[in-house]
Amino acid sequence: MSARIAARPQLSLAEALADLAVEALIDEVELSPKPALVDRRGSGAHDDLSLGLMHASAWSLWATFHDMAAAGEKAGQVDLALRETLGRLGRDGEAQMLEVTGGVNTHRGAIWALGLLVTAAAQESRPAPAGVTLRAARLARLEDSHIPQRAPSNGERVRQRYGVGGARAEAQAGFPGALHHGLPQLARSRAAGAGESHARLDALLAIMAQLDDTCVLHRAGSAGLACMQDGARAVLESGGSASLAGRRRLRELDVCLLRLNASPGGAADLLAATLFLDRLEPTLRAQIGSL
Ligand SMILES: CC(C)(COP(=O)(O)OP(=O)(O)OC[C@H]1O[C@@H](n2cnc3c(N)ncnc32)[C@H](O[C@H]2O[C@H](COP(=O)(O)OP(=O)(O)OP(=O)(O)O)[C@@H](O)[C@H]2O)[C@@H]1O)[C@@H](O)C(=O)NCCC(=O)NCCS
Ligand SMILES: Nc1ncnc2[nH]cnc12
Repeated sequence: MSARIAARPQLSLAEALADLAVEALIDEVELSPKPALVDRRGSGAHDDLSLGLMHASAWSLWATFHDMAAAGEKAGQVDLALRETLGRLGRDGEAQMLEVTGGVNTHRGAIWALGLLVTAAAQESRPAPAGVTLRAARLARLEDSHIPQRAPSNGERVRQRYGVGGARAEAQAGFPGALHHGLPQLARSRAAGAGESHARLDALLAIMAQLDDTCVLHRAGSAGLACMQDGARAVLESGGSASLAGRRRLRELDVCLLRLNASPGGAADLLAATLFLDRLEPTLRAQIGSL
């Protein structure tokens, strides 16, 4: 066999980042049992989503993430032109997602969060979580002047009604849900000896315990948000998802959210962001080799 055929095909930076983003979405949806979310057990609080649809949606976004990362790499810096390119790519990506899902919103929030993160990561010479989220926040704070006029989103409506920030504010603040809650909990649970699935579930719960998830607020108001935040905190305070007491609280949280039809879709997106940031540096070092 020639050395050329034996060699591992070298990925471009944009390809490696798109792979990582899609992998984070797949790992998020496969993680089970997640309270009231789509997972391997079923569709949670959703009657229009399924595991298969979430997979198809995640894969359909590979080209969007690739083009966003390539745009970030080419621009080399955060500026308005890049922000407006991302806005266009993000809207095209949403249209592509809706075509694949037959009009169902599977990953709108994830396109936003992971789109900003892959773009920022493509510009960092050492893509550590703090630097990448800070750069993504700078991008999110720029105002895209090409946003089309359309009816207010669910997020916009509940932001006004409940005075919360939602997905836009989370990005503009540098993804604290992922950086200050998801990632540290993932590390704590791993260090305490939890298996990888339990550590990821604990990371999701740490995000849920503090997030103003507009998906929950839209579906179930402040009662839904209290159920999500208090219930998630109760699981962690009982020893986390790896403990028997924690698993009992996790079942109670699932029941409470399902009764209210509340789905923590924003928290799920931030878990995907957490998994992306967790793997970013080691994966790029192994695959690109130029860090
Ligand atoms: C800035 C945008 C994210 C738009 O945000 P906005 O708040 O105006 O719009 P929403 O449509 O409500 O989308 C926000 C989605 O973000 C997730 N989310 C919610 N809260 C938070 C939070 N605190 N922090 C982070 N992320 C959050 C959440 O997404 C998930 O839930 C969706 C499924 O919900 P579901 O209830 O089933 O479906 P809906 O259609 O909402 O309701 P029904 O009518 O069916 O009942 C699913 O998408 C999950 O991902 C929120 O839904 C951004 O989208 C934007 O401006 N885009 C334009 C393009 C752009 O500029 N891109 C540039 C960079 S990439
Ligand atoms: N696993 C999941 N279930 C429901 N909505 C989601 N949005 C993102 N991931 C999700």
